[in-house]
Amino acid sequence: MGVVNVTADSFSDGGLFLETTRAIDHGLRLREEGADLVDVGGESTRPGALPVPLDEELRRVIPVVEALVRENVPVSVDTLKPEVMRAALDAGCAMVNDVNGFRAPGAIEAVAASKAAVCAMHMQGKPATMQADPRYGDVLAEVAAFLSERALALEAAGVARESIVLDPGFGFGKTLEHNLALFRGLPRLAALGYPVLVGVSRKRLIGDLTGRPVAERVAGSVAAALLAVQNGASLVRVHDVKETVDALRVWLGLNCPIAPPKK
Ligand SMILES: Nc1nc2ncc(COP(=O)(O)OP(=O)(O)O)nc2c(=O)[nH]1
Repeated sequence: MGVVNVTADSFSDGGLFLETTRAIDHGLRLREEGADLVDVGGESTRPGALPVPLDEELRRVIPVVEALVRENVPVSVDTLKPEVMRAALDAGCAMVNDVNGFRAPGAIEAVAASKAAVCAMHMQGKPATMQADPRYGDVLAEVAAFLSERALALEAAGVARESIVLDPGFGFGKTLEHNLALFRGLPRLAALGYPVLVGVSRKRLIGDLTGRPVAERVAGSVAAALLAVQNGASLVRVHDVKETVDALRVWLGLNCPIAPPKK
């Protein structure tokens, strides 16, 4: 899953793709680089981010979704707002990615009637305050329980089980320790029975482990994507698609079981 942030303030590429044609070109480039899905968002959810007004988010996102859909690019819309979900679904998006886990009033209803895939992510608190002092008794158990409850709520509303993807939400109300526990617990999250999406690309977790600034986190992000897949992730949400796709192709190629030597 490639990332197209149509925003002014995203933590790693804010402003680069705020202009519609630049966002569309970036989405097309990510598809050429091997992305299976392009995640289009119009509101930064970085720690401390403030919400974007609905009309502005629609203005940013929908033209990009429409253009990419016209070019047969599978598109995911990254939004918390039911109105943006509905508009993006009308525009033909293939997935609705909600970092708020479809908890907003009307969010589940917005996707229940569609055939699109949905990604429900765990977030403790809100972007503006979530990193102030995140606390858990047992982060893996609590995130697993939340994601299971969200999946059941979506299925109860009519969303097909095979359309549901779950995401532990790295960096969304988590300390480094919480992120590490969730990463090591990916096999348990995958055992919930739904595809797991992992988004750690260029994030603080990578910076904590490498000491690198945001602009120098490609290698660390690629390593994390490989390990996420090895630990059971079915989707990885990345900014650096070409590098990640190449690494996954080599990993898969080298990882395939070698046929036993003929007797
Ligand atoms: N499902 C899912 N969606 C996400 N959306 C945004 C971000 C934050 O990354 P980015 O979009 O690059 O930054 P910003 O929120 O500042 O635009 N992370 C995730 C994630 O981990 N999982």
